[in-house]
Parts: sequence; structure tokens; C-alpha cells
Amino acid sequence: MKKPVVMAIGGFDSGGGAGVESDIKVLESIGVHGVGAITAVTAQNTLGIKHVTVVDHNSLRKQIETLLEDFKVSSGKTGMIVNGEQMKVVFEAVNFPLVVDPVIYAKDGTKLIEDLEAFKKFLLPRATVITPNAVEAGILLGMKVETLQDQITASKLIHERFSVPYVVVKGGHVKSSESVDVLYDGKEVIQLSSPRLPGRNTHGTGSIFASSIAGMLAKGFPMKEAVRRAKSITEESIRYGLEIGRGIGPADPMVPLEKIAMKAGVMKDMEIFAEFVEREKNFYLLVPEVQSNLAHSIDPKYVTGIEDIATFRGRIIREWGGRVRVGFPVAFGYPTHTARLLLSIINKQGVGDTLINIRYDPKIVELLKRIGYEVVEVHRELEPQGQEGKTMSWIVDHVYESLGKIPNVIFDRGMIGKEAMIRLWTSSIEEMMESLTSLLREIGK
Ligand SMILES: Cc1ncc(COP(=O)(O)O)c(N)n1
Repeated sequence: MKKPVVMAIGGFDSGGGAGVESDIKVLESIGVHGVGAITAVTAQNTLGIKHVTVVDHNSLRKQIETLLEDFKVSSGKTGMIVNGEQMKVVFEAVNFPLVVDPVIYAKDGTKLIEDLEAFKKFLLPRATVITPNAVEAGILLGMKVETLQDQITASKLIHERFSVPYVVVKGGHVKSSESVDVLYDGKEVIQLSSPRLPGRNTHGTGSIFASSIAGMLAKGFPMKEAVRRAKSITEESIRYGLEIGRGIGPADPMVPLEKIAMKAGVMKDMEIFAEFVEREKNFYLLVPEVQSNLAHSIDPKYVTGIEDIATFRGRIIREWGGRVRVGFPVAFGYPTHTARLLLSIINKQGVGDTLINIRYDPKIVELLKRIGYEVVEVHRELEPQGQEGKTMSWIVDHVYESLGKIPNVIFDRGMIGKEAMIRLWTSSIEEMMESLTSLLREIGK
């Protein structure tokens, strides 16, 4: 196996949220090999930095040179570079495209880059791209950066004054409804927007953004695409920021990778369910006129939208003579009724990862009760008119409003043009198969 090698130069965060460990997690998660050179050992947790031991610059030089002697380093990234001597080492030793994250202050206000003049003299000339937030851009230029227009001005000034080929002035600290990062390449200003996320666990986001750019460059993406992808990785990491410790928890860059692994598990589960359907002789008795479908999600804690829920693209179809065919492929993000209903349930209560719609029959409702499920009937006539496509979320809101929870079985007797239906959700696909097995055994009697 070969992978591009990317070097992270910066501090060690004992809390695992920022600095070189965070960089290496990011790099590994996007498929490059991360190596590191440490500038400082910080004693740090989510409440802040308690102590810093600065690594001798000769050690830093040895770390970088030792790596370069043996590896072809495709790109690199700097974070906390403490003093002028360390800056000079980076200037002299680095010979690869470099993403410079000017972490002048940590989240708790600790100064991480002590010598700003040395930073300008030694690090900026080595930067392929620099990624200041609005505050850092302001400090570098001696101006206030408070609006999108300021970000654009600052990106151009940094490019001109320090001859940095690419400048990204990040919008996280700018007061606006969207978070807009401004990328300037000497010709064009590119604005990259993302919604502002409510998450407060954002420790390490600067490290994540910069190392993602370095990783994407190493994978061969052009700068604009590398920055765009880095922004999306950073956004995802904030979305899943960790609630650990009493302070500002770390953003989690591993989640996108974990979600891909979970989706592979969901695909496998769907295959097992399809085999189950084909094995069960009486399954056709459960399939309504409009056919069935099974919706199955990744761990509900990680679900952010319909793209995290799989259904059978061709549904579960009752054919002639009691034959049932499962309509592959399995697809994520296809807005079927079952996927939308499961998503609404997860959004409302945070549990439930599997849902099926089956034929309405009072006998089936009774049997589901006997299995031990709570049942609720919904009267479709109560649904406000003219809200095409909202029925599933209406059902969930309506049930939750009256009961304060969502029972596992929700059924309705239909109305003109709407077939009566039973919907069953469970906390796992195993529970779904067990319950359907019990149901089919009873129906078959
Ligand atoms: C070793 C090290 N490097 C960088 C940061 C900045 O991260 P943040 O701004 O989230 O505190 C940090 N706290 N520690």
C-alpha cells in the first residue's frame, strides 16, 4: 500500500482536541498517512491550557529532518509554533507545500505564537495557504475584521503584503447568519458558506480545517476543492462535537469516517432482512396494496438527515401467488414515506433505527399488542389540508403532542384515496425481525 505522507508541525494537546493528535486523526480519516513534529507539550483539557513545555528548537529540527530523510512528504501543516527559533527551523527545513494555521491564541486566550514578527518573517514566506480567523487576520494586519467585506479586504491585504499564494479568512467569528469563509488566490474571491451550527464543542476546529486542507492537497485536489472539502469536514466535526469534560469539548473529525462504516453495516443488515423476507412464507400477508418498505438508519445519535437512512429503492413488493420480491438496490437518502417517518421519529425522540409499513388489519394490530407493543391510532381526517409531503412529520408531531411519546405501532384506517396502514418502529433490525417472526407465526395459525 502507498499513501501520501503529510506532516503536522505543532503542539501536543493532552486533551486530544487540538494540535498534532487532532491533525493526525484528521489525516488518517481522509486516507493519508499523518506524521508529526512537536513544538510544545501542553497540559490541557476542555477548560483550557494549564501548562506549556516548549520543545527545544534543535529537537524540532531533528524531528522534521528525520522524517524528511526517509519519507517523501506531500504537504504539511503548522499550528502552534512558539518562538522565533522554532519559526526559523520551519523556514529552513520545510520543503513541501505548507498550510499555515496562525493559532495566535487558543480558545481559552493562552498565547500560542509568542513572536509575531518572526512568524511574519519566517513562516509566512513558507506558506502556500494561510487560514486565519477574523481575529487572527486582524492581528496580522493591524485592522479590525468584523464583516464579510472586512474578510475580503483582509484576504487581499494578506496576499499582497506577505506574498502568500492562497489566503482563507474564516468567518466563524464574524457576526452573520451564515458562516462564510473567504478564499483569495490573487485573482478571484471565492465565498464558501455554511449554516451556523449551534454546537458549542468547537475546540480544535482550526486544526481540523487546516490539516484537512493539507490532506486534500496531498490527495491531489486543487486548492479551491481542498478548502471546500475541509470546510465540510470541519462543519461535520462541529456537528458531532464531543460532550466530554466541563468546558469546550473537542470537535470530532472521526465521525464522517464512522458514519461510512455504519452505513456499510446498514447495507449488510438490509441484505439480511431481504433474506428474511424471502424465507418467510407468509410475508405476503403483511404487504399492503401500496407495497411495503423498510427504513433502517445508522445509529440514531448520528443521524442528521434522510441521507443517513436506507430503504429498498424498489420497495418490498407482493407479486402473484403469495410471492414477495425485495426491490434492490438499497439506497440512502431516498425520501420514501418510511424513511421520512423514521427520520421524524428520530428527530423527535432520538431512538428507533428501523421502521416498516405493513397492511392494516385489526387482527394484526391485536397481535402486535399481544407481542407487547403500545399502539396508537391516528385519524388522517385531522390532518390539515394542502400539506403534500408533510404527512409523515404531521403524524409524529400529532402523536407526540397528545401522548408525549411515540408508541412503536402507529396505525390509521385510511380515508378516500389513502390506504389504511400500520407502521411499526423498533430499536434494532434484530428486534424488527423477531417481532415480525412472532407476528407471522400467529397470523399463520
Ligand atoms: C496544542 C494546541 N494547538 C492548537 C490549539 C488551538 O485550538 P483551540 O483554539 O481550539 O484552543 C490548542 N489549544 N492547543
